Amino acid sequence: ATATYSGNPFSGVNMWANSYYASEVANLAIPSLSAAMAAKAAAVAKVPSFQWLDTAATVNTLMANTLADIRAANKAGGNYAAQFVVYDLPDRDCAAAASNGEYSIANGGVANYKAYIDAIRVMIIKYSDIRIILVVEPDSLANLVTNTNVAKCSGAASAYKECTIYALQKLNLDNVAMYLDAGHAGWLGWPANIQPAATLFAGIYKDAGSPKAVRGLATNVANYNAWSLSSAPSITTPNPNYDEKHYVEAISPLLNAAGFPAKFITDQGRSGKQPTGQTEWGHWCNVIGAGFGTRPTTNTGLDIEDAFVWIKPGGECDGTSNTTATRYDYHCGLADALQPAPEAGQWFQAYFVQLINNASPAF
Ligand SMILES: O=[N+]([O-])c1ccc(O[C@@H]2O[C@H](CO)[C@@H](O[C@@H]3O[C@H](CO)[C@@H](O[C@@H]4O[C@H](CO)[C@@H](O)[C@H](O)[C@H]4O)[C@H](O)[C@H]3O)[C@H](O)[C@H]2O)cc1
Ligand SMILES: [Mg+2]
Repeated sequence: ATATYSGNPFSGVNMWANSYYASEVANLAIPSLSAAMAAKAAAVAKVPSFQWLDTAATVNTLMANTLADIRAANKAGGNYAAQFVVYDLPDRDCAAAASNGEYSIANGGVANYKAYIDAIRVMIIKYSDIRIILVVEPDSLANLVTNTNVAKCSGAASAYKECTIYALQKLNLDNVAMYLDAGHAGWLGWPANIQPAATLFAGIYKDAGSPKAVRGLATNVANYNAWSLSSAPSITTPNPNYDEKHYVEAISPLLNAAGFPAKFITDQGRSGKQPTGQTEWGHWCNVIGAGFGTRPTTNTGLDIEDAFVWIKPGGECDGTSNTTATRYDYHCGLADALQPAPEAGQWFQAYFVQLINNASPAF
């Protein structure tokens, strides 16, 4: 039967802890850990996190494997949903260098991206028995709000919009729930940014035909902000939206007014220790002092917040600290960035250990 649903797509299902992350922990983390730390690491591997489809090649491998695993688990009595990140825009990560992707606009990137989306659609239809939750294109639209002064971002603006609308339309299927990436409180939550952000998100949503499967926005992806704090950390002032709860509660009415009745999910995978070690709020790369945060749950305490989730898999690097690397971004060489660090997406053992040691709740 098709995994149709109504309301909160996280209700009534269990999130899935994928075997790709579990194998990173088993093969890359545990062998060098003490018995005590290894036990904690094994527990981390059981926490459901989103799986990033960061190249077209992952669709018929990682995505296919995870969906087959879930089908088998559900056949054996489970009730699992899948969680993936769609992340392969041409000229990706336009305001940074660390996560530049495989496709470029200048080299047929838009057509390649559409083929990537088409492949994901085929896979979703093949597994229409599984509820599939998607975060769509971290950082992309957020960069169009604040970084059109960056040539690569202004040059990518129309391609980002065309590709995003294509994705929302093609992945608009009965077993799918999509959350568009919406940056975080320290990015689009600034008073100067929040209305332009709402206008852009609502515009894309409506230009795509208000797709039924588009549930809302994902916030704090690959960032470190708390959900709710009793007072503003010094690095956040003077932003009144100093945590993600303030951000979603501030942007929600702006979206409703613009015709986008969005609900929200918020990444808490690296938010466990507050304040973080950031010296400035805009520092995003391998931030020292971060810890694993609130475990994934629908028990958010706020009606418009569908779930707290782990979207950035903790231990996968944000970017290399090798200054001679093609994808070196200076943020990964800052004093509050843990170094030495491998390329984005690669296993960063020292960071994984830091996340365990600073986790709240503790492992
Ligand atoms: O005092 N004031 O009144 C005032 C007013 C306005 C101010 O300006 C705001 O300052 C903010 C910083 O405080 C800026 O936010 C940063 O923008 C960066 C992109 O440019 C983001 O980087 C991305 O992060 C992603 C992971 O999250 C990475 O995956 C990705 O590779 C990486 O590129 C940072 O998170 C994000 O924190 C805003 O743009 C800027 O408008 C500042 C002060
Ligand atoms: Mg990144």
